[in-house]
Amino acid sequence: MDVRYSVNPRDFKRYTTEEVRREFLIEKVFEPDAVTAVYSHVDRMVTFGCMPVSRTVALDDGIDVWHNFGTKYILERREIGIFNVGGPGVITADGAEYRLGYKDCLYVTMGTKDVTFRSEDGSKPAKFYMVSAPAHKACKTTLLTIADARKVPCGSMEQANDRVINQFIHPDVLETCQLSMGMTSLKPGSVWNTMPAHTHERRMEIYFYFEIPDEDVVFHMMGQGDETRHIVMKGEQAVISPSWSIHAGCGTSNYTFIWAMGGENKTFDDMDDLRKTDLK
Ligand SMILES: O=C(O)C(=O)C[C@H](O)C(=O)CO
Ligand SMILES: [Zn+2]
Repeated sequence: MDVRYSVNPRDFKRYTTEEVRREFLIEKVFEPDAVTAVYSHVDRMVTFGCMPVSRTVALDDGIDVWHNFGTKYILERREIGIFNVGGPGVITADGAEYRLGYKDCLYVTMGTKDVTFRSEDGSKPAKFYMVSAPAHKACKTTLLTIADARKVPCGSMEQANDRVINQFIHPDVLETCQLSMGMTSLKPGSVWNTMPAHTHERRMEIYFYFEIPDEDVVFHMMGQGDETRHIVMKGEQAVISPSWSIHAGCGTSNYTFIWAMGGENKTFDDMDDLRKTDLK
């Protein structure tokens, strides 16, 4: 498993482009008929990807669970949020079946032993993007369709950041231990996300960008507000933001991204906002 250790903001100032990408960028989330996994020591959040094509794939496929998690099964002490960003697919959680269309989400509780993934049609494979956080109690495994998400419009066309924040795994929608997840969609012509930028010292955050046209990219901004860097990202790539880092982006087209947070609290709005004119 790809393991990423914590980085402190003082050392980060001296990182080259290659080092920034090696520590924070998750370049390949989907491999056919396989599970990819990146274990971040920042709040112990784990990012998984699974694109089943010709067979049913288990969450622990190719993973030495005891070695990496010290438990008998992955969700023994963890919860997980799963989004489908591909064709229609089916997830089973301890025998119960959930059908996920494009942009639907399944929250799976701690204590679930067997999780499997399959596509309804291998020629249009489902793509399951997942983030897992440590958990301390069982909550309710719940399917949340895009229609169930709480919609928060924000930004404006004049500022090129007209977008809708879809809150799926969010304290106002669903009880979890520490995981929050949602999806932000930018309207055509809008390219900026999360500007004015913020940090939240109490939680880390992971962004997964998709619906970026093949010839386009997103410049993802990170670092402390007075010492920023960028990572040029393509579609279906993810990026880890430690709590000290801003997380904002500007694309060469509009796009969509899934955000996931975990840490000390779940208060979505307790951001430490930064003035745009204070960024360096
Ligand atoms: O577009 C945005 O703004 C976001 O989606 C912000 C994220 O939800 C976030 O950073 C929450 O802390
Ligand atoms: Zn944030």
